[in-house]
Order: sequence, then structure tokens, then C-alpha cells
Amino acid sequence: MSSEAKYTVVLIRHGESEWNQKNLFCGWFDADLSETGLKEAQTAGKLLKEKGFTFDVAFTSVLKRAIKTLYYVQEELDLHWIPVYRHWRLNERHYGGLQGLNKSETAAKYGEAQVKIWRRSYDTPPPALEDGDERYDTSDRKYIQYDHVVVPRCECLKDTVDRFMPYWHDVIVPVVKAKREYELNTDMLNVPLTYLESGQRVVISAHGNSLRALVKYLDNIPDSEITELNIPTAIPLVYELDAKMKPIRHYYLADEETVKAAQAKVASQGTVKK
Ligand SMILES: O=C(OP(=O)(O)O)[C@H](O)COP(=O)(O)O
Repeated sequence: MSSEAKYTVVLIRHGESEWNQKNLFCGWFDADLSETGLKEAQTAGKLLKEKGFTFDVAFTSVLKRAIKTLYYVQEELDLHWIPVYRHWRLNERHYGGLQGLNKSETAAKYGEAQVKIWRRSYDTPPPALEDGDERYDTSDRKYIQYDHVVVPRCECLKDTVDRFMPYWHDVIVPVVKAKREYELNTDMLNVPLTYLESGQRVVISAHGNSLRALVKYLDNIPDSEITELNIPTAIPLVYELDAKMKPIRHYYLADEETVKAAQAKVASQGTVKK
């Protein structure tokens, strides 16, 4: 850790899901990990262990591909006991009317440029789901615990930023700082204070676009440049932060060539297969 760095937060996109494998837009659909994804998650855990990482607290979404990835990381680190907080605010961006469509076929139908706008632009949402569409399920038990409807009809990255960042500021940051006195936002999480005293080393297991939302904020990436950011599956991304939670540096736990190839693979999912 560099000398001015005070905190470390590790981000990890889940391992390959069954829908990643089929190249389908997934979003809030609760796809499972593929066999490959499961192994990727185990490898990520082994790597974290080998590099000497450990965690006090973990955060994840309410989608099983992220929850299971976190579990396999915990398994490798023998950290089954740490508190794990799951929240819909860490979910993947909601892909609306694109959910379940094949990305290459969509590129063949609407053009690669349009698919890139849908996948990577900051504020252009995909088509919205309409009432009666079975993909718009507001009765899902994962979400009915809240006193207002949280299931979106679609989300652009800006929408994802808008619902992820309050959770970062109000829940994750105080836990990272192990601050004992802060305003609990009970709508989002009721963290017992006893956990806060030791809760400094945090791992966040989430999704390609929910992590793009966080990385955009942390690295202050302009809207026009976020289009080029792709986050590969299951390669831990380490952020070292100063006392004010400003990033000092970040790095993937893999060599540059491996990361670039994995990022290019993600980017190419939206191209027409020749
Ligand atoms: O559900 C998805 O993300 P996830 O696999 O990280 O959960 C999306 O289908 C990722 O697709 P994208 O890389 O085209 O934005």
C-alpha cells in the first residue's frame, strides 16, 4: 500500500454467468454462474489469498451471480464468518427491453453503434419495459420489502450512479472508515455498531455496470469517456484511498496484458459475429 493510502477497497465483478456465456443482456435477471464463472471466482479468491488480502466486511447485490462469487472468494480466504450485506442498489444496471436479447444479434439488427450507445453511454437508456411484460416483475420477493417500488423499467448508467452512490456514501464509506457515529440510513442498512469497529477492509462483489458507476465516481471519469470502460469478470480491482476516501491508485490483480485482453473481450460482446 502506498504511504498516503489509508484504506483499501477491493471491487470484483462476478465470474462469468450463464447469460454472459450465451452473450445475453442480463441486468436484473437472476442468472447463475456458469461452470467457468464458478472457477473464475475461486481463482480470484486464491489470488487474493496469495497476495495477502483479507476482509472485515463484504457488500454485494441481491443477484446470485455476485452473491456466489463473493461466497467462493470467502471460501478461499476462510472468511465465511464476516458480515455480508446485500442490497439492490448494488445490482447490475437494469437492461429494460434488451434483457434476454443476444448482444451480437441485437448489433446485427440495430447496428453496432446503437448497441454501444445502449451498453456504454452515460445517459441513453435502453428501451423501457411496459406493463404486462413478464420481465417487469414488481412482485419479486427480493424487492417487495421496500416501501416503494424499486424495480426500474430500464436504466442508463446515470440511473445506476444515482441509486448506487447514496449506498456508497451513506453505508459503505462509514464502514470503510469504521466510523462509530454516523446517521444510519435504515432504508438501506442497519449495521450493528460492533461490526463498525473492525470493518475497515471491504470487498464489494457486484456487476459490470454497477461497478462502472462506482469507478466513474472514484476516478472522476467524464461522461464522454466512460464509454470506453469495460470491467472484466472476476479480476479483483484494488483501490487504495486516502483518509478522505480519495483514490491514490488502483490496479487489477493481473498483468496488464491479461486485463486488456479481458476488457477487449467484454467490449467485443456487442459486435456482429462474422
Ligand atoms: O448483466 C450484465 O452484467 P453482469 O454480467 O456484470 O451482471 C450485463 O448483461 C452486462 O452486459 P454489458 O457488458 O453489455 O453491459
